[in-house]
Amino acid sequence: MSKEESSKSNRRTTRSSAAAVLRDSGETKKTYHPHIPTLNDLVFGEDTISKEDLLSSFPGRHTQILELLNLLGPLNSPMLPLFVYGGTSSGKTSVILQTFRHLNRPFVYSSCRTCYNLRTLFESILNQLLLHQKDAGSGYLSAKRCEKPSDFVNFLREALVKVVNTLQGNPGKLSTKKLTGQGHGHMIYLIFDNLELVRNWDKSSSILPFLFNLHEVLNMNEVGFLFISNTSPDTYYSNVGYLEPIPVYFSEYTEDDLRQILSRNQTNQEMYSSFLSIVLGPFCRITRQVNELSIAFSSLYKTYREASGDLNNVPNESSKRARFSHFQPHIAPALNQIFKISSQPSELNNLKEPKRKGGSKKLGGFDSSEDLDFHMSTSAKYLLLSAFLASRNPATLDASLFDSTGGASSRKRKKRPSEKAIEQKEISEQELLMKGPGTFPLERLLAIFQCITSVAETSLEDVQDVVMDSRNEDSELMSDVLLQLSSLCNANFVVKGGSCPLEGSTRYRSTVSEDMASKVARSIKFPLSKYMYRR
Ligand SMILES: Nc1ncnc2c1ncn2[C@@H]1O[C@H](COP(=O)(O)OP(=O)(O)OP(=O)(O)O)[C@@H](O)[C@H]1O
Repeated sequence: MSKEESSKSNRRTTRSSAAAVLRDSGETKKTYHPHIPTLNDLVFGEDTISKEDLLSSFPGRHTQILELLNLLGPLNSPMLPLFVYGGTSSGKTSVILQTFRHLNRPFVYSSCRTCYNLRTLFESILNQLLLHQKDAGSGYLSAKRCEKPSDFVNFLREALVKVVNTLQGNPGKLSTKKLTGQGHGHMIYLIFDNLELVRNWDKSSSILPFLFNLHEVLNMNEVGFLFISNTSPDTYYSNVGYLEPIPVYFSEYTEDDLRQILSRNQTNQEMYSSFLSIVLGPFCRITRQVNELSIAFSSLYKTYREASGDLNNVPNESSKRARFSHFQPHIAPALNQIFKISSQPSELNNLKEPKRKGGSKKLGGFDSSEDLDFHMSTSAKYLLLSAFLASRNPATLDASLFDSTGGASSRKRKKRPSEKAIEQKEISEQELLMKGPGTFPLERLLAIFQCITSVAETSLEDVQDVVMDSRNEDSELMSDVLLQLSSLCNANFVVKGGSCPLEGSTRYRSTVSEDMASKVARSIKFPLSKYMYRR
């Protein structure tokens, strides 16, 4: 079920269950009365949740929830439009819908995923506001046929005035049941989810400015706007004279956040935590998306419990290793699987051609802002860093910077260099600076990628072996890396640097600045400086 449907059905379950069975006079035939929407359908449902429950439902999102509550303000306060953004599966939709459930205020939710073009988006919003249902009774038609933005503004204003009047206690022509419960007030909020998809329909680049401007065009204090996107504001705004919405950033989850999120609702907490201590580290290096991780872990955890023999027994230290070797063969295929899923190029496509505000400084493929405010899968970040290192470091030093297990070789770097070596290093460094980022062949990129992705973060060494194995054994994995490389090229993080006249093979060059590479590295806690060639 789509989020839109689930949002509606959550709001409507109480009502649809009340559909009465009527008996025709004189006849035994039963007729089911369809659900007749009322203004009650614009609030989440009758079972609101407390602030404490809201906060505890979303580990790692306390700051964002409190920020949202603050920006939405007390009952009946006007608000400026919000732009809620963050990576896929970072909880944006769930947090917002549950926040409205807590506040018990009316809202209209439309996702640009289910509404696949402008007309369906406009009509979905109008249907909800006009309490119209597309069903057999209405011939599955919308309340209004609306394709043009100018028509939409007129219909929207008309519908909003009716709803607001009713909420203010002036029912007008609408047949509504009096709203019950605390909190509804007279504000109505319009939520646009998956806004990034609008760019696919918006060939003239006029729809997004139109949507961002609706707040000013309507000029109704009783209407709040929330835009949800999995790409950053930079990919939207160009100075075209509308007020930019207030950004609310859903940052990438830390490993600890993910541990808490995934452990929620687990019956055997100790068993699950011992399971996570093995799998979470390596999986997090590939993806931090809650959906992907929970799907991968649900079957893997079943295997882990089976490997543990007695399903309710927590593994003790002495049997841990034996149990691990039993469980280990299942990890690599699962890691490969998730790598394939999270390497889909769609995410990186979000990074293409960002529109920049005037005056921002461009560095390499992206400019340097304080934080990394775009989304990219963890594996793509590793590939980006590999390309950066390949361009930045002389190829002759690869062997000394990466040891056989992939870690930075501290032993070799500690060796005291001779005077002559120092001099040579200085010369090559100067050359490097003069030349700018160097080109590199694909093989070198892949070798560096393989080395740095195997850097250990977890206490269990065996898990590293699994990660290595999964990469060495499965050639399909490499094809996914190639797919990601092509996405990095499309996004201009890596450019093709022409082919080498001797080898005839294509060479690549990273366009990413050191500043940007450091930010990417920080976002995945990768010790970049350890691998960079410096004097
Ligand atoms: N902090 C969290 N606590 C509990 N569950 C979470 C948390 N973050 C995400 N989830 C769960 O992950 C799933 C995906 O979340 P959701 O759809 O809200 O993400 P999203 O950011 O809106 O994703 P998208 O950009 O794809 O629309 C949901 O099942 C949600 O409950």
